[in-house]
Amino acid sequence: GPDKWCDNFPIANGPRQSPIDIVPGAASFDAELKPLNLKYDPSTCLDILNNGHSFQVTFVDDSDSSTLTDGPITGTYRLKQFHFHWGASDDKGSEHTVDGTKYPAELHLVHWNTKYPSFGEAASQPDGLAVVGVFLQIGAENAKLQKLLEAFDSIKAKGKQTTFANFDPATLLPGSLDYWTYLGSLTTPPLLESVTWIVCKEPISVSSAQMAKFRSLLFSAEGETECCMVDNYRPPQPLKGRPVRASFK
Ligand SMILES: CC[C@H](CNC(=O)c1ccc(S(N)(=O)=O)cc1)c1ccc2[nH]ccc2c1
Ligand SMILES: [Zn+2]
Repeated sequence: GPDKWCDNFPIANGPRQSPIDIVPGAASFDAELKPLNLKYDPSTCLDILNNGHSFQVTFVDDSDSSTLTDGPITGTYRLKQFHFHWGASDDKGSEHTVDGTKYPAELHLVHWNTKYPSFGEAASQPDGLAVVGVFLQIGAENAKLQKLLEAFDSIKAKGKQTTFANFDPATLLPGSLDYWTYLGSLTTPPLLESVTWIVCKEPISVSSAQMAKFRSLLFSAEGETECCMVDNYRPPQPLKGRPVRASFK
């Protein structure tokens, strides 16, 4: 787990690790931050996969069909995939926290800078990736999640993958795109310090029953002892003096 990652990935104790605890009172409003410009084309949706540490929906990224521009970044970043992190119970699960508050889950929309030739290349550059984080909070059932949940029976075990078409990730975004932003890293090994984090202030809803479906996925592969996929979040890491900016007052 996370406490052992520094053995194989010394960057785990690096200067710009993620996630962090976001302290709104300590974030500085930056009037120069632009609104996020997210343009997603549902036809670039490719498949849904259980990769053994989360489930992810992958997109065709050989053109600028699904992109992130503006916000805190310059240039064009392409959507590669989105995935979630969640807990074993509704009182934990998010990676970022807000004034120490944990949400039951967190969505990550992963984009890479098209100034580099590929995702893998971009992932090793300080300005290579931009991840938009969205908190999930327990409330009304979120109809936009249903299509994802319906695919879970086909990807229950690690390594399972199935086609998944015409899903619009924009339907998972909150009404307000106010955000906090800071320089950080991937939150799973290899923990590369290549991510501009963009964390939305407004959560989206998820019902307790829907969260239970997330927890029905398995870390284990078919034929292995079943191990429920839960608590796949890294706890907050030291800020080490990094500024956290807010796009809103
Ligand atoms: C460089 C790592 C990458 C696999 N990992 C990821 O893509 C990834 C993406 C986002 C996050 S999070 N939770 O911070 O949003 C964590 C991990 C990865 C690993 C090996 C590879 N070989 C070729 C391409 C390639 C990509
Ligand atoms: Zn993530």
